[in-house]
Amino acid sequence: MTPMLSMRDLRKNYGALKVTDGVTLDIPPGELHAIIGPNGAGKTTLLSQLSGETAPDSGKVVLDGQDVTAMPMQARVRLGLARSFQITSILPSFTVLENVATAVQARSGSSFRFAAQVAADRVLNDEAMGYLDAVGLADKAGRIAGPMSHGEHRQLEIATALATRPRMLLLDEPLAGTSGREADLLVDLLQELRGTLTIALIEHDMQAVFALADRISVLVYGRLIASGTPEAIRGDAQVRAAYLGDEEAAHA
Ligand SMILES: Nc1ncnc2c1ncn2[C@@H]1O[C@H](COP(=O)(O)OP(=O)(O)OP(=O)(O)O)[C@@H](O)[C@H]1O
Repeated sequence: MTPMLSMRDLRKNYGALKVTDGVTLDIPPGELHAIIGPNGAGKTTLLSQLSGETAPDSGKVVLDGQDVTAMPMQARVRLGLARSFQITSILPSFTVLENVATAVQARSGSSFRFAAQVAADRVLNDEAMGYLDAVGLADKAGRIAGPMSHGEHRQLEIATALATRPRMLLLDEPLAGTSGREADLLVDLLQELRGTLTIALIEHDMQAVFALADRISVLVYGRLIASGTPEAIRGDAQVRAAYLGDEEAAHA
């Protein structure tokens, strides 16, 4: 089966620092693949190379059989590769619905040019409402986005990413800064999305990672030291020594 996303010997240096050090990984269609590792391991930089914000020094990124390594981010989005950012990318003075409708419009581009404005708005808003419904924000569609809670911003970012109709979704710490009910709602949302989409997830919340992931890869100093099922990763002595032992001790 053609992987939905392939990384082939990706390398990226910042000065003498090898931030991505020969990463090779295949993510098959429908898989939720978590990438974990200590702070500074290079997770966000790796994701940026997948989304097209950062160019690798060498290596390849292949989306569903198509080499996208030289493509800018917008071209990758058009092919179905979407990223939800660790740093919020919301338009704060827009309503929740306007935020998502703007993303729908950006994707659909000129296909609305000849439609009557009112009808075009209705089509945009109906589609945007569908994404808000999927992330559990439909009842907050009319709220101004800026003052909403951190967890709601995360839900909105995912709705905005879904509005690009991705086949492959890259998520950078969607649970960061959330807790309790907000975190539970986001985990439920990811649970619903898995299977319908292929997802690469960077996340520090190990409980969520082990509950959600089909497979987990562990990045340490820019290198993948292990890849496997949650059970295999939990039992891997090298992973425990490099990362999980510390994480579990910190949360004990
Ligand atoms: N543009 C840049 N220029 C120089 N160094 C950078 C740049 N971006 C990242 N780095 C460095 O690369 C290393 C990896 O950073 P990165 O943010 O990818 O790690 P991370 O695993 O996502 O960390 P965290 O879990 O803390 O978010 C860090 O040492 C960081 O300081």
